[in-house]
Amino acid sequence: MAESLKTEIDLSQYPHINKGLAGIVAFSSNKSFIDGEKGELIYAGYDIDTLAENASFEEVCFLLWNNRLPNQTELDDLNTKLQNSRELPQPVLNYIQNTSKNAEPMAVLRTAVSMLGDFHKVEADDTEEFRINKAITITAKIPTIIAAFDRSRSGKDIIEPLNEKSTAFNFLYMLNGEEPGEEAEKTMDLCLILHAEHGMNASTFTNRAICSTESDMYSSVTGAIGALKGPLHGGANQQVMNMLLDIDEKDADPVEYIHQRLDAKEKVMGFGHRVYKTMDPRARILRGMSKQLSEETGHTDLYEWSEAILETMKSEKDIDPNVDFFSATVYYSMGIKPDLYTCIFTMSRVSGWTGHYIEQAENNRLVRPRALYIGEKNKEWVPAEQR
Ligand SMILES: CC(=O)SCCNC(=O)CCNC(=O)[C@H](O)C(C)(C)COP(=O)(O)OP(=O)(O)OC[C@H]1O[C@@H](n2cnc3c(N)ncnc32)[C@H](O)[C@@H]1OP(=O)(O)O
Ligand SMILES: O=C([O-])CC(=O)C(=O)O
Repeated sequence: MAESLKTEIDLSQYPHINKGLAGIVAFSSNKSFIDGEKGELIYAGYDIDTLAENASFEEVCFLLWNNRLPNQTELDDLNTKLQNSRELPQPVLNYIQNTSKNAEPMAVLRTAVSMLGDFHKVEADDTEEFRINKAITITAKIPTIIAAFDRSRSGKDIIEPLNEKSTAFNFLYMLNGEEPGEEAEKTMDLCLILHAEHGMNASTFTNRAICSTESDMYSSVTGAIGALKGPLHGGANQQVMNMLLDIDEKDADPVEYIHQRLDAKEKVMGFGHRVYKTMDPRARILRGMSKQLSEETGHTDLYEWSEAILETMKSEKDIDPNVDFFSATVYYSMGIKPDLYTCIFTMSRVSGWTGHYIEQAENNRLVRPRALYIGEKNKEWVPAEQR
């Protein structure tokens, strides 16, 4: 009988074993640069602070799809295309209205985006223009899906998208049933800019891996949504809000609450990052927004607790907040339900994913790493009835 062996592993066959692919450079990209030591973020050449101050989300989309900013005619053209692509095919609307009212919004979004692929002509994605048009279509329809599901599950009429105005304006209009003010539109637009792109994060990696098999853009965005949904990635913003609401409900002291979590070896959502070793520059911007909005809307307690949590995490663990920490209170101050926060992240990040898809498709190689086999070998077959 052959001997079962578990320990004889030839490590020379696996030169780059790295759990979580930490530090592995798998692609080259023009989309973004992160300096994790300094806390810097650049989208296709432009510092995040410059974009936050000057750009619109639509300009950022153009930048991520073309690696350059649009001129006015190109921007007007993109805006028109996005505005004219917002409506959903009727079967997708039917699905949104008929699915469980208790479904997770991110799960509904994932399924609806997958369904959208059934209504786009299946052609070879062989030109950049074709791919950009597909990116426009998907980006334009995601806000409609989110707002339609939220209204439908709340027993409210679904509001048809406008074929004018910005992505931020139209989303808030479809969600709330009334036109947003200038400040609300600006805040949402800024949130979309800040979440658009972030290097080889887990969802972008997933999206590029799917693209690398020469699969279509709907499949890669669907897969990326699945990856973003997890609480270690984009799903953390919702968990941050749940934590703050839990503190409120229990009338707990936020510092004590965090100590208890850390003592129990639990992670505190919205903190830590694989790349940043200092404050995430997006968290820095969102922190200011959170302060201002919480004062304007009478939620200063939530902001103050956030600051107390930040100080505790810094002094106890030397861990800084990431993008998901202060975005939670920003959305809460805007009256948005916590389980929509990761959907709003998706609304923005789809621009980065599709930009990466276009880049990957233009210079593709199948993504296919290896796994170190640590199981047994040479096991003897035993028929089922004898096991
Ligand atoms: C948009 C985004 O995706 S941003 C990230 C959103 N995710 C979160 O906020 C979830 C909470 N954070 C985390 O889980 C992690 O910091 C991650 C997943 C973001 C990064 O993970 P990794 O780079 O793999 O770091 P890892 O999880 O190994 O953490 C390293 C150490 O810091 C600790 N640590 C990291 N983040 C946290 C946290 N949020 N709370 C408490 N401890 C933490 C870990 O326990 C670990 O400690 P140890 O070495 O004593 O075991
Ligand atoms: O870069 C990451 O790993 C996660 C992140 O902050 C993002 O995707 O925005």
